[in-house]
Amino acid sequence: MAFQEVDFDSIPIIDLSTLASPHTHERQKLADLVNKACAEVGFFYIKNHGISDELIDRTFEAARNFFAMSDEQKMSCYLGKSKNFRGYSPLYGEKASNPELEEPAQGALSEAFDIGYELAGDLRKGPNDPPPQDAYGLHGDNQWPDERLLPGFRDVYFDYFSQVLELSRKLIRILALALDQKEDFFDSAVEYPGVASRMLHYPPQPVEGQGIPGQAAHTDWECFTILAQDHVPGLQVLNNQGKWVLAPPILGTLVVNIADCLATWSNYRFKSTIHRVVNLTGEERYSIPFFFGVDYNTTISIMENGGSGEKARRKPFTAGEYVHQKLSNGYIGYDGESEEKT
Ligand SMILES: O=C(O)CCC(=O)C(=O)O
Ligand SMILES: [Fe+2]
Repeated sequence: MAFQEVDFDSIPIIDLSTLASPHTHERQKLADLVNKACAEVGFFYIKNHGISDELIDRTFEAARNFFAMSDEQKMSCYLGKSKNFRGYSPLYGEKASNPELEEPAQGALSEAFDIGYELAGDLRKGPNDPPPQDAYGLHGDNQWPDERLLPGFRDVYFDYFSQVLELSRKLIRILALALDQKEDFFDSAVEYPGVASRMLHYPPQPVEGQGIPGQAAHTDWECFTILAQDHVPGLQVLNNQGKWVLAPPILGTLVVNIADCLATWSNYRFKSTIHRVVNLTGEERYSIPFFFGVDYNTTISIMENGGSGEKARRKPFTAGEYVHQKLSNGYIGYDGESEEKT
């Protein structure tokens, strides 16, 4: 496709005011912009996304409070105790190099707190709805810090999580249009979506090239990511010439990037672009990505019609199997198995 030849030196900003417009032509116009950004860059900022600054600020405040706890308090919800990759990962607890891109793996200069889908974080569900099931052990309980230590932490994180989940369910309808599918193409696969979110803290890193990154060069795994950054820059996105393009925080925006599962599904019409975090500012940096994927039980058959137009470059695969294998490779102390490719 012609789109894939184009390089970029900045990340486009897309206005989502017409995300749920009653007029088909307005949604299609938005889908065309999204298609161009996803095919050329794989990243775009969104503005007028409907999540209030006030909620975002409160969620960052919660993140700062979490990471300000003692190591012992944070380790009480250590991710290593969880079967489904949820909880706290200390500094250097994750591989700072992507085993698929570079060796050897080392620990990243960041600490993180991970959560996954719970009914309480989904505005479309009530406590009496059946919990989600998957064959890969990815759904299940989150580990939360003691409510007495961080009053309201869980509530504010779920408040944010549930809003971004709704935004994602709307955005994936535009992505369906962008991929020349019917707008409801993904709807049945996002009832119990395979979603996760994390709070990240990046202490300042001394000098570029000498330190180790806050996050090594990587791609995300699910369908797309919606990222909130505080005011401190650090995110860098790799363009086709191998140049790192900065994606600094822009007031009133969130960052969206296409991840591997959707890029693969689209037969690589959409790009899952390599990015990393290097915090050279001398300040503490915080960010909150939200990883949106389809129901882990979904069988993904690569789009030929409306995808890249080429023959499918991969056999069908199951969303949960794909994500589980990627997660197993990501943390120090977990050993994943190698990925099956056609
Ligand atoms: O912290 C950031 O800006 C990016 C985080 C990220 O890329 C990730 O968690 O996958
Ligand atoms: Fe990422």
